[in-house]
Amino acid sequence: MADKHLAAGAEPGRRRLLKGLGMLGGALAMGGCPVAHAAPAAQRAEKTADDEDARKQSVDFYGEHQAGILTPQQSSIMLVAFDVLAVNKDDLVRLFKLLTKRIAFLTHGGLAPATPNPQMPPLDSGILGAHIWPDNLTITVSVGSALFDERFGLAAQKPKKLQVMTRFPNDSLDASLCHGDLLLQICANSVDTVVHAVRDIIKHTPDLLSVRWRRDGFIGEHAALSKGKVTPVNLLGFKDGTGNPDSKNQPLMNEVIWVTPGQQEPAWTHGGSYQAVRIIQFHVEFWDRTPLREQENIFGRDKITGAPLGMKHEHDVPDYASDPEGKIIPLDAHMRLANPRTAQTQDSLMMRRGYSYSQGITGSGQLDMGLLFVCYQHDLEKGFIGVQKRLNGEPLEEYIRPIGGGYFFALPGVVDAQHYLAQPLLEA
Ligand SMILES: C=CC1=C(C)c2cc3[nH]c(cc4nc(cc5[nH]c(cc1n2)c(C)c5CCC(=O)O)C(CCC(=O)O)=C4C)c(C)c3C=C
Ligand SMILES: [Fe+2]
Repeated sequence: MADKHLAAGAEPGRRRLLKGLGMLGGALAMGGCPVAHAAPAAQRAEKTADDEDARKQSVDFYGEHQAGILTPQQSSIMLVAFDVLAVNKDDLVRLFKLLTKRIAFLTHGGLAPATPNPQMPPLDSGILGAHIWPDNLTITVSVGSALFDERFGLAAQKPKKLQVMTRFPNDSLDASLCHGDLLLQICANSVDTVVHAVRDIIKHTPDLLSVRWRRDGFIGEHAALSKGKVTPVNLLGFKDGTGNPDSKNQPLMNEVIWVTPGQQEPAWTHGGSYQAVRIIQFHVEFWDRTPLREQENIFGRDKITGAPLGMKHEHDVPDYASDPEGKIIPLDAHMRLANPRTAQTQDSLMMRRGYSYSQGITGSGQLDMGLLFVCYQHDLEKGFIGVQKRLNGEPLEEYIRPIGGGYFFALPGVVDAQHYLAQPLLEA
């Protein structure tokens, strides 16, 4: 998916990033704390102009693949899983046509519809004002294996590797946070755009969708503004996403992210991708009392630079063959288990799109925060499931508790306005 307003959109982001760094440098040089100083009026005005530019950025909805999979991560996410209330295939077609229409409008933007009759509910929630700006919104639609049960006669069209997520040894899955017929991954530059989008969709589908579970997440502004150049830092304080395959390398994406005709899959799946979602709680109080050296050994990377242990730069490539006993990067380090970088594990590559979440306290009085782990791959078993099996028993497990999520199939893209989401599935 191309960022339509990349030229207009990238510039303010970079300007703001550089300005931010400049302000930080200046404040540090003065020996002060940058956040303690109020921004002068001119800077505040420039920030407002930048925010307005950011609101106008958009990501094309139409294309061979859905947006939100390879799109650089926006700052906010909402994952919403639904049970589908449609009672037959005609209803299901109506649902996907409606979703297509709403997503096409919301991601492109336009005037909020006026309400013709004040005796009726407003047509729009109004939370974005009179003009709905796209704000880099992407809404990625995925379906769960339950959609292929007897209700709609789609069993023969089920993606071959799609299955119900089952428990791994360290999981404490909460049934109320798992699975779903349909999942929306809603991402945008700001939370209000995400909230507006989900309310719009729910308002338009009262007889078709019922919310099953939902989680909100975020990444740091610094990473979000960089359009993928700066790796987000997770709530354990480590850069998370460094090892992702290069999203600009199309042959590689066709090999490891998109389902392609070479696979033994129903034809309608081509251009889609398997999606694994995990809600993973962190024991941050315990983590924050763990020595730095131990934290770094757990991941295999330097906490500040993100470089593999023993190396200098974040994107340096670890050479496991020259460290067969794990003296530099432990054999059970998270990144080494996740990607041993052998010829045999090349097809277990995945595109991770993780977001932090933070929401009050748990029942036992701990800070309730963690990771919304989302990844995409061309083969769920070789990708997420195979990698998670290698990670089972890793030292990181002491600090985490997977509590929810599910497996889904991200639909192929909608090529133009004459088509709708899931059309090749529903008309197969
Ligand atoms: C099954 C897949 C994975 C799960 C679940 C997972 C959980 C998880 N990861 C981190 C933090 C980091 N992960 C990193 C690398 C990494 N993780 C996976 C897969 C899963 N992670 C992969 C495939 C990789 C890439 C390995 C590589 O190619 O070298 C890293 C290192 C930096 C990076 O590459 O992103 C961190 C940090 C947490 C906190 C977490 C769940 C709690
Ligand atoms: Fe990881």
